[in-house]
Amino acid sequence: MLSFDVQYQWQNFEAHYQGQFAVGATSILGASGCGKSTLLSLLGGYVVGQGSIGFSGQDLSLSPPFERPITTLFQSDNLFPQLSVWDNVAIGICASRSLSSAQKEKVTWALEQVQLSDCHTKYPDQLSGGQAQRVAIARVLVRDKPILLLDEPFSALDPKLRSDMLVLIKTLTETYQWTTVMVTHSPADAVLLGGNVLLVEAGKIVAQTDAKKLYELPSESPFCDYLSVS
Ligand SMILES: Nc1ncnc2c1ncn2[C@@H]1O[C@H](COP(=O)(O)OP(=O)(O)OP(=O)(O)O)[C@@H](O)[C@H]1O
Repeated sequence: MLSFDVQYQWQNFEAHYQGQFAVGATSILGASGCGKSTLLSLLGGYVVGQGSIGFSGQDLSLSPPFERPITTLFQSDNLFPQLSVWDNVAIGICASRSLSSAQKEKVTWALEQVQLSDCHTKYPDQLSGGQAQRVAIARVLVRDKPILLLDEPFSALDPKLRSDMLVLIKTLTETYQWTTVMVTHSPADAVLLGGNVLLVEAGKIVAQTDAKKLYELPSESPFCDYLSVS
């Protein structure tokens, strides 16, 4: 269980997020500028707020990002352009990339999981957007962290690839029992990922539902206002 009670202020923007994410997927919806990415940044440690963030009895709030049990996937720029696909995955295990045989097998396995074994000698500029995000997912696999944060990771991809990627993340989340939290502008993406959906407004979580029920909520639900304009 990833639990948080964090306050954050930046100029005129004030946020107070309270809640918990169970094992499985959670999507975060909300209007532009409402503070979705800020919540993810607080969890990842990329910005620092006041309060507590706990995971499995451990207080994460004072740990730097690299010491948190978390991997983050951004919309783009997840790969090192000067490194091959293989090295981009290997660096998830060890910064020097001098790996033991078992670690090399793990890189091979991760590339197989995302169906990119044939591309291991390529460089990021030789990959499509979808392939690049799959390399980043292979690195998530070798890092083996229990929490995955996704900040609109697939919004630049065409609809078919985007849905393939969401199904892959959903499957990996179930298989490896990750706590996966995805920020998105797309209610359809939240439904595809499944699990829970939260709505953020002005720096606060104002509603929560099962993704399966997103389009069946009573008209007084704050989601209905959001869905009618999104
Ligand atoms: N460190 C920071 N630097 C710049 N702006 C910040 C910072 N921290 C918070 N903000 C402001 O916080 C507010 C929330 O931003 P945030 O990116 O979290 O929203 P969002 O819901 O993810 O928006 P979008 O959907 O447009 O990406 C914005 O007004 C943003 O300008």
